[in-house]
Amino acid sequence: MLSSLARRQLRRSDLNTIWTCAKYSTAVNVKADTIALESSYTSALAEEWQAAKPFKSIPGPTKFQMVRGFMKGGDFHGMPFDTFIKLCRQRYGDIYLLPGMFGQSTNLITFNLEDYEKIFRTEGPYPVRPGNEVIFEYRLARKDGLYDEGNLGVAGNGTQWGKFRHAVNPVLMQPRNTVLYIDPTQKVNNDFIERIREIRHPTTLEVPEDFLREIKRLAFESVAVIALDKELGLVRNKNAVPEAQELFNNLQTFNASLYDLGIKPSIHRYIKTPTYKKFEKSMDTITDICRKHVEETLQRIEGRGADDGKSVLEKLVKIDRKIATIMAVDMLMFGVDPTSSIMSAVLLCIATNPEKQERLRKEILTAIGRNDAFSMENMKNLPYLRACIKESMRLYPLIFGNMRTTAMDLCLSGYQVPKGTHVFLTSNMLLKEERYFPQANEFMPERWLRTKDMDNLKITNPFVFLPFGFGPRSCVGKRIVELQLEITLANIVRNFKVEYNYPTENAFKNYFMNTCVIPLKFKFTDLK
Ligand code: HEM
Repeated sequence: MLSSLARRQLRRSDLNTIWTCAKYSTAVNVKADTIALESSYTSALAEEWQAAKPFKSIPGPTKFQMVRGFMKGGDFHGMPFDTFIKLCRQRYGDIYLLPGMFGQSTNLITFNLEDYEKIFRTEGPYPVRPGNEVIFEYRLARKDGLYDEGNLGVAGNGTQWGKFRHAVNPVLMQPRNTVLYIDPTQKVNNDFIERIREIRHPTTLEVPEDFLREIKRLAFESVAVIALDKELGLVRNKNAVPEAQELFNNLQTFNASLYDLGIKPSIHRYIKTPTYKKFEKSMDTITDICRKHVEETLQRIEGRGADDGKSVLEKLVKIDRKIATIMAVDMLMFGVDPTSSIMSAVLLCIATNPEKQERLRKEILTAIGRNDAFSMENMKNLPYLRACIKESMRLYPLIFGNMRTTAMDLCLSGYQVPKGTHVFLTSNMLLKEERYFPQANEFMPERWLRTKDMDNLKITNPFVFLPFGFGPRSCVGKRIVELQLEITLANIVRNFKVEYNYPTENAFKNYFMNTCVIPLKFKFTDLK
């Protein structure tokens, strides 16, 4: 039975939050018709809140310690983000507070899976992921009328964000639309295979040590061909369209500055710092180039008369020209770097695990063959391929985890955490812990297969591995990138034996996102 106090605590808006969350939830089996169960869940949360310790008693560094720590000679100076987070975990435990500075919010860090479940299950229909503020500040300041309070793309929040996702989800996230990007994706990928043959050493068969640049170009081209509906030619590095390199370079600048402006303490709100100016310039260029391509697409389909649209961009333009432009920008901004990080992880894992590579090759050659085009039909049943990709994302995840602003008062790890608190959910930092993943440091794609013999390796908590996030705010490019990764890996192993004959310790460094920092001198031997 609920206490009367707990009942009073349970606000109607919280119930709505839970109800809508249940409808949208994807990662756990929360059904809309389980409202009774959910309301008892919220009631239990309200009771917990009463017994919890006050927010102020959560441990963590003081403002002074933070400022001092990040200054030259300080404990945190120049430290990668994940190392800083780990160091604080050693000092303060599995939950701690990082005080906000220079107008930024205080951030709560938690390593506790039970907290993640509470945050996600109560996030409601319009979850807020902090960190994008600098993007929407830029968008609101832009003077060409592309953006306004009601149209900030996926960088926005609340009902504006909800309307935007409602418009783009059917085009980007419905499995039946995969057919729209399978051909452009494999065309780019075949170019990549040719590029490998061009650049590898004729006798050692190794590619140059800056191969990451080629992977980045592949990732860029794979996203751009969908976002802009045009081959930009950067993978083969021949006949590239004039602004391709410019777009690529500006995306790199954008990503480098986002961490400095969005996450690290920054004074850009008070004065336009050099980093902010670079960020602003890169945003201007990316937006202008996308706008131009969307206009071209519009003219093309206007000339063709009425049809449903033959590509993602055409379908988006048919909904609304502004939405199409903004979504193209957002796909490029949010899609390119994550894809190249994970592609390098996948290649590294497969190159250093020859038996797994052999098993994968058998699956691909049986299902698809050596030269056949990839199709929806022949890609239907590739469990080992998918398991290899998941396992690579577990070993080398993209970032530390996820972020949310709490949608209601919650008791997290025994503390009262008020609605509106920014929380870092550091789930990806748990992916190498034995208690969640036995043989955690080994590449074991088998743990993701639905076979009984590997039961001891199986994942036991659905909140520990969420590479594409959770719920209505989860990655809008998930379907696109899954296909890209599958085609990339399958195409490589059916063409080459891949080896990596160098040390792989500390292969990735964390610049907010994980980036491969070792020379990727893969050896690509043609298969007979
Ligand atoms: C392997 C590569 C990728 C990974 C691991 C990844 C992961 C993620 C994650 C964890 C989020 C946050 C989700 C949440 O808050 O719950 C996200 C958001 C997003 N991703 Fe991806 N992503 C990848 C590739 C892509 C690609 C290729 C695109 C575009 C084509 C894309 C577009 C986006 C967008 C637009 C958002 C923001 C969604 C929103 O806030 O509504 N991502 N991604």
